[in-house]
Amino acid sequence: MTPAVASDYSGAPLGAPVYELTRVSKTYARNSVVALEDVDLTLRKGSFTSVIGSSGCGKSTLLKIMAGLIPPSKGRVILQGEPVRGARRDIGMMFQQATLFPWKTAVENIVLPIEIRDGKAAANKAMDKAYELLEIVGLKGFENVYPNELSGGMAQRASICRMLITEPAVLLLDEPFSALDELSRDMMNMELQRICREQNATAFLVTHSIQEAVILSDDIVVMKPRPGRIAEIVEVDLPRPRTLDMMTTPKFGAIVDHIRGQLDKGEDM
Ligand SMILES: Nc1ncnc2c1ncn2[C@@H]1O[C@H](COP(=O)(O)OP(=O)(O)OP(=O)(O)O)[C@@H](O)[C@H]1O
Repeated sequence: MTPAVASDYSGAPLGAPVYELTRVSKTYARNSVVALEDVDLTLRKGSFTSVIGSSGCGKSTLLKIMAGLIPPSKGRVILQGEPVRGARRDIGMMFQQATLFPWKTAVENIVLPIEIRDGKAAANKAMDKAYELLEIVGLKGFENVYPNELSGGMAQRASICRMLITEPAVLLLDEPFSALDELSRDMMNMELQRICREQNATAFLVTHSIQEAVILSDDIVVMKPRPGRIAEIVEVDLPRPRTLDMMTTPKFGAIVDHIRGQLDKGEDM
């Protein structure tokens, strides 16, 4: 049976522009740091895009602007045809650390965004969907446990469910698995790929790992610092679904080497 959550979130056809950033710049007034300069970027429905670059090149600033958490100094950010001017329902976010509330069970944590947005009755209605999502991420049987009984990987799986329950049009991911050991991280990345494919999700990932970017992405935005800007957008034409053993292929190695070269160039600037 196809799970009810496998709907096409935004309704936009695959490949249609979902996010459109035009000449986005950000100067922090406090210290006059030009964190971003003239960033043009389009994310298409169902695509997976990663952003990579050395520390301080503006990745988090870009993500925060896309999420509506901070405004750009200049430029336009359009999501599903509407300018982003603040937090939005159609944006799902996930961070490095799972931010589950310790006094709520896994399933209660997952319906929490619905409870905050639409009230207790709506949250109760969403319970079935939360159970379904937990099953999708392999947490069947853990619905009623508290976060302190979950491993780091399990807590991040629950966080994925919490992000998905509101059916966001776009998933903004800020190094979601970087606190996990390498093996768990690889597994979670494959899980993330599967979920994104099932849901036709449009995803944008900030990462420091070139390998992670290559195995997951359709496009990799390589940034360079001072001021933060796009050096190159690298298309990854490895077939889907991606598998971990692709990481040993010459083609994968060549893409990784190319990106590393670009990052080294950025460092020299
Ligand atoms: N709130 C702020 N006020 C002033 N300057 C800031 C602020 N946030 C970031 N910056 C500066 O803007 C630049 C870009 O920072 P940002 O955090 O976006 O980079 P990043 O690529 O995400 O770095 P990292 O990989 O280390 O997380 C840096 O020079 C940083 O010092």
